[in-house]
Amino acid sequence: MNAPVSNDLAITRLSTWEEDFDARLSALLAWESVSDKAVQQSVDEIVTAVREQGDAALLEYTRRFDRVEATDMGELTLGKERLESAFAGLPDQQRDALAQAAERIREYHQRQKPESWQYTEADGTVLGQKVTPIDRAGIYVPGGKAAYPSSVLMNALPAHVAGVREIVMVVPAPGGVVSELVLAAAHLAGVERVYTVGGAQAVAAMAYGTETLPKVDKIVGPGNIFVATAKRAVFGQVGIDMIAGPSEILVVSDGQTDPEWLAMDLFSQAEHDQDAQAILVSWDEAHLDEVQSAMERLLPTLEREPIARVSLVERGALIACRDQKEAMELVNRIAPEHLELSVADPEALLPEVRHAGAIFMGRYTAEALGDYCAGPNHVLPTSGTARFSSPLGVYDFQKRSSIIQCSPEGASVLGKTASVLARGESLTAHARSAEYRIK
Ligand SMILES: NC(=O)c1ccc[n+]([C@@H]2O[C@H](COP(=O)([O-])OP(=O)(O)OC[C@H]3O[C@@H](n4cnc5c(N)ncnc54)[C@H](O)[C@@H]3O)[C@@H](O)[C@H]2O)c1
Ligand SMILES: N[C@H](CO)Cc1c[nH]c[nH+]1
Ligand SMILES: [Zn+2]
Repeated sequence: MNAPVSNDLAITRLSTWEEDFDARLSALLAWESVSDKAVQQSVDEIVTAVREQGDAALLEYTRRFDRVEATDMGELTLGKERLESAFAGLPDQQRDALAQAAERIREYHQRQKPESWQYTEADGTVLGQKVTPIDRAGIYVPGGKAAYPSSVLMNALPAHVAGVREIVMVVPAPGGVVSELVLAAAHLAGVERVYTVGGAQAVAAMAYGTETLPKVDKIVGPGNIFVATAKRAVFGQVGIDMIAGPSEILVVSDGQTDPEWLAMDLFSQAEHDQDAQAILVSWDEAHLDEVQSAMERLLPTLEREPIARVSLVERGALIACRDQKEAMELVNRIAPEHLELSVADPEALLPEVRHAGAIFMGRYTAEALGDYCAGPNHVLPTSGTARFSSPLGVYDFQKRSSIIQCSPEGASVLGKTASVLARGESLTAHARSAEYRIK
C-alpha cells in the first residue's frame, strides 16, 4: 500500500538503477561536501595563530566563536572542586542515569584491555610486546549546539581503564554557559581539570600547548567539521584517535519496521548538526514513501527541527535498491558511523558488513541507546573512515613497544642472518655490529 507522499521534506531520493546514481551518491558522501575550502582555510589560520600566539589567540577565538569575553585563561579553567560541586548539585535522577551509563561503559571497556606478552625461544631469546599508556591525553568534548555529558564518559573512562596518567579536557561554553551535567560527568569519570574552550582553537592548543593549556600526546573525541578538520591538521604533531566528525546513520530496512520508528532514528542523528547525515536504504519502495510521510509528519514536532531539516535536505537520502545484496554493497561503500540493520534476521546480514563504526542489530536496537548507555563507545569514525578506523577504545590510549632480548646463542644465530642481509644492503656497520656477537 503506497502512502501519499507530499513534498514537504525535500530529502534526496535515489535509486540504484538510475544512471547518475553513483555520481550523486559520491557527491553526497564526499568529505569536501562539509569540509570545504572555507573551512580548511579557517582551520589553518586558527591553528597557526594558536601555535604562534598561544593563550592570546585562544582567548581571541573563544571571544569570536563562543562569545565569551574572558581576558585570562584562568577564567576558562575549572578545577576539581567546581566539578565535584556540579556532581553534588545534580538532581538524583540525572546522577543515577550518569552513574548507570558510566558503569556499563566501564564494564565494556575493561574487556578491551590489551596485555603485554612475551615468549621464550628454545635458545633462550625472549621476544615480546610491552603495552604502555600514553602520558597525557587530550579529550575533546563537543558543546557548540548541544551539551554532551555522554561524550565525557565515552572519552574519559577508556582513558582511565588504559592507565593514562593525566587527562586534559576541553569543552566549549557558548555564551559562557557551561553544562552542569558535563561537569558532573567529568567528576564522575575522574577528570580533574576542564578548560572551557572549543573548536579548532582548542584542538590546536592541545596539540602545541599554550602558556596555560598543556600540550598533550594524543587528542581524542568527536566534534563538528571544524574540530574534525583541525584534528586532521595537527596529526603528526600529536596522535589522534580518528576522524569523528558530524554524526551519521545508515538504516537498512526490510520494509517491516514501523515507519515512525525509522523516521525518529534518522532524526536522532540529523538533529546533531546541519552537517550530520541520515540515510535509509530499502528494497521496498512503498516503504520508503511511508517513511518519508512519517518524517514529514514528525519533523515539525522536533525541538531541533531547523537543524534536522537542513541536515536531511542537504545531506540525507532515501535510497531504493534492488535487493538485500545490493543494500549490503551500499553499506560497505558508505562505511557509516552507525549502521542500523532494521530487518527480521540481522544475524544473517552481519557477515556481509565489512565497514561500519557500530552495528545496531534488529528493529529494537535504536541507535540512540548506543549513544548513551549500551556500553560500547559512541566516539566513532565518520566520512567513510570506518574502512580503516575503529570505535574509540582502551587501545587508543595505549601504545606498544617491541621487546627483544637475545641470549648469547640467539645473538650468534641471528647475527649470521643479519650480517648477510646487512651486507646485501651495503650497510656494513650493521653487519659488523651483528658479527661481533657471532660465536
Ligand atoms: N562521530 C562521533 O563520534 C560524534 C559523537 C558525538 C558528536 N558528534 C558530532 O559532534 C559535533 C558537535 O558539534 P557542535 O557544533 O555542537 O560542537 P563542537 O564543540 O564540535 O563545535 C563547536 C565549536 O565549533 C567552532 N565553530 C563553530 N562555527 C565556527 C566557524 N564558523 N568558524 C570557526 N569555528 C567555528 C567554535 O569554536 C565552537 O566552539 C556534531 O557534528 C555531532 O554530530 C560526533
Ligand atoms: N550520536 C553521537 C555520535 O555520533 C553521540 C551522541 C551523544 N549524545 C547523543 N548522541
Ligand atoms: Zn547521537
